[in-house]
Order: sequence, then C-alpha cells, then structure tokens
Amino acid sequence: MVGAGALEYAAVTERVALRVARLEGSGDAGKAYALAAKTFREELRGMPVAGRVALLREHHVDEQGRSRPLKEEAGTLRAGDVVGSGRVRVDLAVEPVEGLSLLVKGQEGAISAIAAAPEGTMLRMPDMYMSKLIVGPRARGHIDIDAPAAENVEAIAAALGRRASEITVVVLDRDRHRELIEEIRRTGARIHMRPEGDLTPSIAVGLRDSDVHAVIGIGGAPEGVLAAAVVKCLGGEIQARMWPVNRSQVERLREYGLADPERKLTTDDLISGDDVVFAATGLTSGETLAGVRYFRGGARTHTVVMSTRPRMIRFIDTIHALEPDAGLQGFQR
Ligand SMILES: O=P(O)(O)OC[C@H]1O[C@](O)(COP(=O)(O)O)[C@@H](O)[C@@H]1O
Repeated sequence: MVGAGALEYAAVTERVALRVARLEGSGDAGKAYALAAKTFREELRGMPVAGRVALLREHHVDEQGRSRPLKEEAGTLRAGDVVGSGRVRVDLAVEPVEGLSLLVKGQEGAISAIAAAPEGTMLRMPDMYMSKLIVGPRARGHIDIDAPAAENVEAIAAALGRRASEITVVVLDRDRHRELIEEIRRTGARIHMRPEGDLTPSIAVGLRDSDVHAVIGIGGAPEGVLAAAVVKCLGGEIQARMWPVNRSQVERLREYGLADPERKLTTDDLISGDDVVFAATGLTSGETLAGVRYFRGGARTHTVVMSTRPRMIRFIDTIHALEPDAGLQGFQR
C-alpha cells in the first residue's frame, strides 16, 4: 500500500472536514478554500510518506479561459509541494473542497478528498477542464468517449440489463452542456443536473445501491484523476480528454508532456499501476456521505476510504470529542 495505511488518509480528510465544515453557510469561498488547503498541508505533514502534490484543485479557469484564483494565503498547499515525514514517495491528488459554493451556501454535497498512488503513477496536468465519461463496474468495457453521448447511454443501459429510461446520468448544470443534456434527454434517461461537483457522483456510480449510473461532461481535471482513483478501487471505468479553452492552456499541456490535447485518456493513463488509496469526508450531507454534525464540544464525521491493496472500501462514522467536557451526558449511537 502506498506508504501509509489507508486509514491515515481518512484521518486527514476527517480533520480537514472538522475545521472547514464550520464555514458552512459562511458565504466566504476564499476563506473556506484557504482553510482547507492550509489544514491539508498541516495534516499531511505528519503522514509517514514523502508525498508530492501532483494534482491540486487550485483555482478556476472558466469556459472563457478567465482565471479566478482563490484566496492566496501563506502556508497553503501548492501543486508540486512535497509533504509528509516519511520516505516512501507517493503522488497525491488533493481536493481541499469539492463544492465550495455548496459549502458556503449551506447546500448539500460538499466533500474534502485525497488520493494517493506511488510517485510517478498519477498523470500530472494543470488545473483546467477535462471531458469525462465515468461508469461503474458493470458498464466497464462498454463505453467510448469518442462515440455520441446517446450511444454511450444506450450501451451503459444495455450493460446493466436496463432500458435507457431506467438509468440516471449525472451532468453538471452548465451552459457548455446544453447540447449534451438534450442528447441524453432524447434517449429517455433521467438526468441529475448538479450545481457543483462531479467527483462525488463518481463515487456513487461505483456503488451498487446508488441510483447513479454514469457521469458525463466537462469538469475539472484534478477531479478526473481523483475519480480514476475511485474507479481503480471500486471497479468501473473512466475515459477522458483534456478540454483546453485557449492556446495558452494548450501550451501548458505541452509543458506537462501532454503534446496531443486530443488524446483519449483511459483509467490507466490517469493513474498507472494498481496501488491506490482514496479518502473523502462529507462537509455537507450528500448522497453518499453525511456532512459534519457538531454537538457541544465535539462533532461527528462520515468518511469513505478505499484502497486496492488490500482491496477494500470502508465507511467510517466517527464521533470526535474535541473538548474535555464533550459527551459528559453520553454519546449518541
Ligand atoms: O464550476 P466549473 O468551472 O464548471 O467546474 C466544474 C468542476 O468544479 C467542481 O464542481 C468543483 O468546484 P469547486 O472547486 O468550486 O468546489 C468539480 O467537481 C467540477 O469538476
């Protein structure tokens, strides 16, 4: 396993969540991002690895290519940073907060997440857009990002032994997806249009009891690599393609060694090898994870951690006594 027990990564996202979820409804996205990135940095310091931050959700570059950097703060995490106190070299993909605006508006579905894999196995790329097609284990081998979305929806439904009208596809609610949404609608499939976050539904897609069968559309590249980690652990498949919005992004891709921006990226291109850990903790409640619930002197967190070695997925419901008098009247089961 990548240098540390999977549970140690889960403890990191838990501690990030404990601090950052206090900003639910605060309206201050910059502050929430900065606190999450800073807490990740502090918490990763104690990990028994030499972790290189290969991918980091840093700032938004919108569809027009305008960069909206999030609040800069000393001590925050940066792509390329090496963190940890050990020797085993790992690549880290860090999502300080997925769903920043959900968190600061007190809406459902914000998480903090991290993935780890041996150094050199994560495809490094700048924080820009990526087109993605993500399915669970039973639809693996039945998708092709080069084919029209409608064909993929039909193929996914057939692989699940269902009609297209019996599956649900997650698409981010963005103008760039208008045609995609119309095309999926014509198949009869249900569409879950999310205001933010395509990583969270990528976890749901890999779980049998969820009602989400595919994630399709353009979102952040770091979330694509994190989704690849989930896919490696849960089974399933991701196909992707970078989606640069201007020439300078094409140039940046070249600097990262991705000379052909049109290249189709497979799960193994995004993370090569089969040694992966993924952990995420809910900030606000969503379909897979409950959000942080605070009580007098403490809090309760809900985390999912999964790994390939050993192959396991664990949901962790933790009660944290943060002050000496927490739980004096007993803890609730
Ligand atoms: O909001 P955009 O620019 O369409 O980007 C979509 C990407 O942003 C996210 O919704 C995360 O957003 P935040 O970084 O604001 O939390 C990803 O899940 C998604 O891949």
